[in-house]
Amino acid sequence: TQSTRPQRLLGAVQKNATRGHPRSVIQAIDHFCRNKEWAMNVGDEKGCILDSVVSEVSPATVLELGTYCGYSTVRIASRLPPHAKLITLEFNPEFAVIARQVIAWAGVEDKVQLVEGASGDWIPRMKEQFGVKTFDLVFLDHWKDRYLPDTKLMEECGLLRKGSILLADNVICPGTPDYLEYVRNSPRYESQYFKSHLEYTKVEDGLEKSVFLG
Ligand SMILES: O=C(NCCCCc1cc2cnccc2s1)c1cc(-c2ccc(F)cc2)cc(O)c1O
Ligand SMILES: [Mg+2]
Repeated sequence: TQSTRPQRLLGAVQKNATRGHPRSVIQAIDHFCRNKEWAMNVGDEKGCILDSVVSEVSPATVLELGTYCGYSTVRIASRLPPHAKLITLEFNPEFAVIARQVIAWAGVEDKVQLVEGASGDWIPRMKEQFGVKTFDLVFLDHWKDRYLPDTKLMEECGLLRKGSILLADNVICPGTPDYLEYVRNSPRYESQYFKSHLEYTKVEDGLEKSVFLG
């Protein structure tokens, strides 16, 4: 039977990356997506912006919405301080199966909890299910029409504290206009746009970094 793109991406990691070396896993995926098959990882250009935000925030608790094959999960987890925890939500079980193997190959599984299901169902259960108080950093990379409702849901559930950082992928392409309007105009956020390109292309895209002011 035909393999899927995530399966082929995993194969490229297992063939070309060294177990336990997150950087080689990232390089193998970027090489695969540039030279073989495009895939919706945050990519190397936006990935460097992600890296700098993670290093600057040095978060103890991270929520990632949208795991896909685990590319950004590995990028974030490999830069976390010791004892820090990353919870990543993935809706598609097939993507989750691949992501678990990519995360394990990179050797960062001890810092990562991959949860399968929809953000709207899981966000209200974060505190009781995972003992989370608040998130220091949230990386939004899931359904683009869920960025805004899920941000409001995280506010309502008390999952954001003064200084929590929201970092949103694809605010230009595919685009998240209602989310952008909200974080850029709400007095409760201080927002900043990092211009970049859609992964592995010359199309404009960017990340929006928003600090929750409480
Ligand atoms: O759709 C994108 N990402 C979301 C898919 C994940 C669905 C989930 C929903 C959900 C709900 N709850 C919990 C977890 C999750 S995971 C996406 C798409 C493009 C793109 C595609 C074609 C194109 F021509 C130009 C850009 C680029 C990107 O960087 C993307 O991130
Ligand atoms: Mg994305």
